[in-house]
Amino acid sequence: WEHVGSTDAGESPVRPEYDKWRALMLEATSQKKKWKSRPCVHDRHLRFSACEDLSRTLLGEAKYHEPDNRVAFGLSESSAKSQFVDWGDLKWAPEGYMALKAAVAKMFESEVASLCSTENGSRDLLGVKLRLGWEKWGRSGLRHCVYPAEGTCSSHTDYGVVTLQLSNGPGLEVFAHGSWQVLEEPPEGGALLFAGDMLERLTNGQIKALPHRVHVQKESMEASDGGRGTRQSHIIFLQPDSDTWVAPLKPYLLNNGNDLAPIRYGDWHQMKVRLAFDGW
Ligand SMILES: O=C(O)CCC(=O)C(=O)O
Ligand SMILES: [Fe+2]
Repeated sequence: WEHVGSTDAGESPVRPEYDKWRALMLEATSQKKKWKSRPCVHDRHLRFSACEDLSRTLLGEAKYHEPDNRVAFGLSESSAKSQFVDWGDLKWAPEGYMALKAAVAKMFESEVASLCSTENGSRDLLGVKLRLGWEKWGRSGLRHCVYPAEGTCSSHTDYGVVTLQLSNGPGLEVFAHGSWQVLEEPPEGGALLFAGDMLERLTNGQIKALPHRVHVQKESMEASDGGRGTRQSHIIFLQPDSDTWVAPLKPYLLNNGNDLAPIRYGDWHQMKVRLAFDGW
């Protein structure tokens, strides 16, 4: 676990606005008229969904669509950045996202800088864009989830490069060293950073995207959210621009015909989203 500051080291640790998100969840589910009358909701800049099925991103579209038992808010980079969105009294949502995303991008870029120093070729390649400081991480986004007791999120890997996860209660399980493991909760102000599909591609399969899932035990709910019966998680997905091509970085290439093929991030993203939401 590492502490994450929203800007430079030394600042106070980030804590998601759990109370505000919880109030918003109650509005979206029981004051639907008020929720839908918000311009940012009407124009789909702040989304609310209850029908995602992440298991289909692993098992494919033949699987019967059975949504996970949770609700989630979604906010994309382009909406958070746009000058033209009327957020009303919800400005804290895009502002919180932008600060945290900037911190994750900075952390990731400094970690991989030395691995990208010899990247050359097309200026659409992630390695080249990172070397030149040109990657904007334009498909990044925020997901804020609220789980009931016995809430679930089925097993999957995240689409992007890395994911930063903060939560206010236990329930996250990861597949590591050949078995599912229940993660210890981070200390106050701590967060979890893990690999997604694009880090697996950048490293030519050496760093595997982390399979993970959520199962909220009934008993653990007393501890979460001050005993109010919801587990919340706050997740930043660091995802490249749509037109960025992701290929193994030079230090990971084998040049024996087994190197992973480059893919355009927008195509990958579209494919995973379609599987998770198709028909709903
Ligand atoms: O709620 C969590 O802790 C994880 C959720 C998750 O993995 C996701 O939404 O991609
Ligand atoms: Fe995930």
